[in-house]
Amino acid sequence: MSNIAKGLEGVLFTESKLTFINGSEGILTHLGIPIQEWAEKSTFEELSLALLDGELPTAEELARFDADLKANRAIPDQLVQLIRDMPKGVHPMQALRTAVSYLGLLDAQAEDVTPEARRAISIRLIAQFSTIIAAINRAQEGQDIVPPRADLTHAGNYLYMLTGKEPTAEQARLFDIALVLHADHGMNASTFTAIATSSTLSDMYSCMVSAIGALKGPLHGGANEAVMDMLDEIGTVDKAEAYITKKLDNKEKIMGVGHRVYKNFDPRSRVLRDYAEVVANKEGKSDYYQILETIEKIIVDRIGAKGIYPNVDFYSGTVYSDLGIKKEYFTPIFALARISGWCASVIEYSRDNRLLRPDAVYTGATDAHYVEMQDRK
Ligand SMILES: CC(=O)SCCNC(=O)CCNC(=O)[C@H](O)C(C)(C)COP(=O)(O)OP(=O)(O)OC[C@H]1O[C@@H](n2cnc3c(N)ncnc32)[C@H](O)[C@@H]1OP(=O)(O)O
Ligand SMILES: O=C([O-])CC(=O)C(=O)O
Repeated sequence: MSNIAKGLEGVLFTESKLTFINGSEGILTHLGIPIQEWAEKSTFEELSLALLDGELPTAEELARFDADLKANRAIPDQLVQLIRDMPKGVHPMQALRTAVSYLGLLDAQAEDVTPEARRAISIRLIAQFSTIIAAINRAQEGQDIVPPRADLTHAGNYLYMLTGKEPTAEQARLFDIALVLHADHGMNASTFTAIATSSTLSDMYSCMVSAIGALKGPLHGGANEAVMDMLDEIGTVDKAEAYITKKLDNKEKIMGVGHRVYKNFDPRSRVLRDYAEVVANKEGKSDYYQILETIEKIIVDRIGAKGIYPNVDFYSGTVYSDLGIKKEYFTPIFALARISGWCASVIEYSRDNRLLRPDAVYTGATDAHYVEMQDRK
């Protein structure tokens, strides 16, 4: 009897210097530096460059990278037009998938898979994901598309393109922290998918389109939107306990909890929880945070012993929601951040590429022969 690693759990297929996770202790580091320090002291721009190059940048390197990102924020007019022409009511992840695929058609360097080209394309992709997602949001709402500004941070510029108004420093920083927390996470499903595509020596755009498709599902990035659906369904804090208890009794999954690697609190969920609490304490805010707090207590009590705790998707939505972001855009925002991890991981894997090609235990028929149509039952 062969050993099948269902879901590829615990299978090691490569080495990486980018991200380390200790799931039982709830530890996450990038380049050995704890995620809490990245969130507190760094920026999305700096972490993106550190991931791409595998080391902390100097001030000069960071300034050059920042200038490159700013210079590449605008997207081609044909893409703006495509976004305007997209059918209304599509999910923004569908729209993002199509937009990134189309962007590849407009990039003369798209098919170049040399390390230099992969890096140059990565910088453009990191810069332009933000513009594309904000443009999709505006177009889907029937609003004018707001062109990017070069005098704002990556996070601040996204919020500006979304609303047409310059965000406060506090809003821009809060969003920046959320991007830092989502930028990379080892061999998660979407990063693995990007690598699998790149392992055939396919191009960066194909890798990113594959990754978007993988992130979209509710067991992965799509869970942040599913958490908000759950909160909307629960409605008020007094209904939370009965709702969750019933789901657990029926052995249904609760969105935003559980993780393949973490068997303890996801450290990103702790940082987001603190911000969500600050948001909740502001006047006039909904009781999303109180509902989540109630759910967290029940989860820890009832299934914590099974290693099920809140993950990164549990509290992120309440923070986004305070920034005026609609729930359909939570997963695109995950992509806006994770593009850095996807690109960096593809570049790292490509340095010592080998085709990814696992196997399955064959359990089908043997010694069969073709049966003519008229003889089949
Ligand atoms: C950014 C991210 O991708 S983070 C993850 C986002 N996804 C979610 O939040 C969706 C909800 N969570 C889940 O579906 C899962 O926990 C996953 C997909 C994240 C991980 O799944 P796996 O590692 O394959 O665990 P699996 O689904 O096999 O569950 C193992 C056990 O925990 C239980 N379990 C896992 N997640 C949950 C959950 N969210 N709610 C209730 N029970 C759960 C399962 O029912 C199973 O119990 P059993 O052994 O008694 O049958
Ligand atoms: O690592 C995983 O499997 C999922 C996850 O938390 C992420 O991608 O951020």
